[in-house]
Amino acid sequence: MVSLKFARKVAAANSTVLILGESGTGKSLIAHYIHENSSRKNGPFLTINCAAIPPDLMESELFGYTSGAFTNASRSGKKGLLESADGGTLFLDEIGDMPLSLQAKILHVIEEKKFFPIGGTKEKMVDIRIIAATNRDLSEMVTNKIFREDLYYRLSVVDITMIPLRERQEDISPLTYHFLYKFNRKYGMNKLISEDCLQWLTYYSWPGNVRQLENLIERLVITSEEVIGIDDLPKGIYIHSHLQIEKNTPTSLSEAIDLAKRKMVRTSYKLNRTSRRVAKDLQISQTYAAKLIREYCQDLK
Ligand SMILES: Nc1ncnc2c1ncn2[C@@H]1O[C@H](COP(=O)(O)OP(=O)(O)OP(=O)(O)O)[C@@H](O)[C@H]1O
Repeated sequence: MVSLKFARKVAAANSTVLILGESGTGKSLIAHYIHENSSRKNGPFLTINCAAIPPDLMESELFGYTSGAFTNASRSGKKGLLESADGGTLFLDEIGDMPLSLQAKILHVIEEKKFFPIGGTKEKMVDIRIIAATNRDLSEMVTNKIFREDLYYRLSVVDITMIPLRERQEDISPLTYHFLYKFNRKYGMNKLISEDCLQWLTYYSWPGNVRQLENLIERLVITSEEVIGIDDLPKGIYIHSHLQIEKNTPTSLSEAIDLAKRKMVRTSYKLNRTSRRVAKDLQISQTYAAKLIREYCQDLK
């Protein structure tokens, strides 16, 4: 999980923010958190999902239009989200799906803090903070010329990467308890979860990330008996976790030591990110920490 301390630091800075990460990792949640912890918290927080709106509608949603701007324009015109978000934050979700022509216009808004509504001849001033998010690889899109390089650099002044749930196993247990509490309250239940079931959940790969875990716990609270057990898990999760557990069960002492070492180094590296801090955390030399990181954490770099 991205550190909340870091998110609060970002919130205070009032800069543009780019949030990267797979679907369901909590990008919208962190965008809200940044807004709530910024000086704009009493202003609006508005969202546009660029993947869900047809490109031709997106422009009028964002910029609004003046009366008579086009054939079906309403008489009084329409305020766009840029204007409605004045004094607050505009969250551009799935920005990777924004058409190139609009990307140029959004860059202009970020840089100049003003824009023309469609059909308008007078620029309007706005005071907004832009937070953008995407699950696509924007730098690759820049290379392929389907995302503007200048906008990419402007947005990524501060970027936050949400780590997939499978790479932060240590969060699965607290999140499960959090959702258990949430859905027990929602449905007036008092379900518990068995230790082995919790263990099995940590072995699953969670392609849908936190959203998938949340949906699963909601379903289990509704459908299980008093204690949620392994047998309540959907077949796909059951089989996958079972295979992983078999794969991760050591058959010799040296294998057990190696597994424990790997787990500790990976957990520490995810939190600390440098060999110096990992060395301090695990009380080993920095040279040895660097060697272990090379051995166990290549995929996390
Ligand atoms: N750390 C967390 N604690 C509690 N709930 C979380 C956490 N992270 C994510 N969630 C929940 O998981 C769900 C998915 O989160 P969110 O919508 O923010 O993900 P996302 O990355 O924006 O997904 P998408 O890219 O599909 O829009 C939400 O219901 C959110 O409340």
